[in-house]
Amino acid sequence: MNRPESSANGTQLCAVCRAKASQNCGGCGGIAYCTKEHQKQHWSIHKTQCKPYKVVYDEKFGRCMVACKNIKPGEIIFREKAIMTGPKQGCLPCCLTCYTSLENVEEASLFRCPGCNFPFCQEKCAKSSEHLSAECLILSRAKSHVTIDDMSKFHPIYLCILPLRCLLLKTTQPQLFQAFSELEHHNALRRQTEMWDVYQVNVVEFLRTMCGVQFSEEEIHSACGALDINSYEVRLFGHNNREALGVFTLASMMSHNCVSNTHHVIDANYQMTVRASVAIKEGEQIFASYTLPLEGTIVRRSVLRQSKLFECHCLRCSDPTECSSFLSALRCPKCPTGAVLPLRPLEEKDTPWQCSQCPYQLTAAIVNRIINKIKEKFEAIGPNDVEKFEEFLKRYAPLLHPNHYLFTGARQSLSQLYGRDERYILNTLTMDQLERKVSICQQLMAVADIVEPGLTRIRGVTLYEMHAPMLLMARKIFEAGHCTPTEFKEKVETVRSILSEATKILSLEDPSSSEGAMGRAAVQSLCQIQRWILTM
Ligand SMILES: C[S@@+](CC[C@H](N)C(=O)[O-])C[C@H]1O[C@@H](n2cnc3c(N)ncnc32)[C@H](O)[C@@H]1O
Repeated sequence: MNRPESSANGTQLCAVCRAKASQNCGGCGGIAYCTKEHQKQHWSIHKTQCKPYKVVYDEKFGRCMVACKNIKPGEIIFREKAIMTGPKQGCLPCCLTCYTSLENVEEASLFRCPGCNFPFCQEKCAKSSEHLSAECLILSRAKSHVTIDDMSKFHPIYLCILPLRCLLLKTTQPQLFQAFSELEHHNALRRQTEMWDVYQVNVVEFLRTMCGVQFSEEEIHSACGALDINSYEVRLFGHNNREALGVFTLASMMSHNCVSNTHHVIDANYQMTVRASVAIKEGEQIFASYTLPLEGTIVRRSVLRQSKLFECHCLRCSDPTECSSFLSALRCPKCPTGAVLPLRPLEEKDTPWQCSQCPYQLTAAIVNRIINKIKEKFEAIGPNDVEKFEEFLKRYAPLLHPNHYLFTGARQSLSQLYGRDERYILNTLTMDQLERKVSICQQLMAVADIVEPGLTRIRGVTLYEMHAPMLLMARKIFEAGHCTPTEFKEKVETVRSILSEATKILSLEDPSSSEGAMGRAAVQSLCQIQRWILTM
């Protein structure tokens, strides 16, 4: 923890006049003042140093971020602009400037850069300084060897773009390059992986041989590694389907935890805002989640092992029940309430799975086979197929725990489809369907509150999804004469408080995102409900 300057007898001293100081900076607690006036006067100097975190080194995690004061839920921990962005690895051809997918764009509607012949969504993007001043000239040297003509097929040249852009910072912005080159690349470990060979052929050899870059093999591999280990996915909004990767050197210092304590939003200017999603105590680590929190332990640990090259031993991974979320549990066929759980969850290949209530056991191999089969069925369901999701939940109920991640995934889809799909428009839903939507949201939130607790996107969205069916149900019940005006008002008050929490959470999202739009709709509905309550 940063400590304010103090005298020999331990009295805190004012950072301006060195008089006895009693007011600590509310931001970092690491500096003190004798009066509010001196604090205000000093802010122009202190604001660049006032941080609620510090980056420290830890044997197990490497560099990591630790809170240097108590941080409240919703409080901003830091903001940071991406030092570089680029297409995602493995993406289909996309515009190199705005990242619009070109998948369904006809050749005649594309704009080819006259320099490098890369396809862009429009002339303006091809002429952007980001492209012209960075990779265009280098890519143009390989122009006669590269044809990107099938927009529905992955082209390996897209693997080169972001590493090349980062490497070019070496001459254009040496300070940013220095920060980039300090990121973990795990070259020694990556050398043993298949990805190393993929990069060797498609990035290292391509850039050195075809494009004639002067970077060494090691430098190029380090850039590829730093990007694999550290880059963040950026969701971009608007009318086109856009996704990219961003390099955030400070955010890269957050270690992973399968129950993270932060929430981040990246806006259209590639600025990331990281907030505490729950209270973080001074001295605690500040975590991000590198995986999807609603996946089960075997999937999360495998993603982390393969993409980030470490074994996760967090509390959730080490707990057979995943902190009582039961996201990986099976149902016991021998007893009514037993959950079949891995006895040693960190040894996923060898651990026996045992019922929590009786001696029933399965081997890891059998569990794996069962889950893979059910997963295949789940993945075959079309994204809008309400009936198939419902059938899936019924059919596998005897095999999987009600909270299993495949069921939770089905509920996540259903929570959105009821009320939105054209065959299930909200006003046309029956009472049973409205109840179903609410209960799906409640089940989803019960699990999400354990593995993604606090002020998180999933909580905001699910609360918003719940409010309208609850209101419609209250109305129907009242109009049918099944509740008194007082009971009706109480039901509407409950909806108001759900919506009020949803607006608070969704107001933290980027205004241009779908959740941002949902937040604005939530504010409008909240105003209407408040006005309505006043007339009751
Ligand atoms: C994005 S970097 C985080 C910063 C990194 N520790 C450093 O010193 O540059 C990700 C890497 O940090 C380490 N790491 C992050 N979370 C971890 C965890 N929960 N357990 C072990 N290692 C972790 C792994 O080496 C991982 O590949």
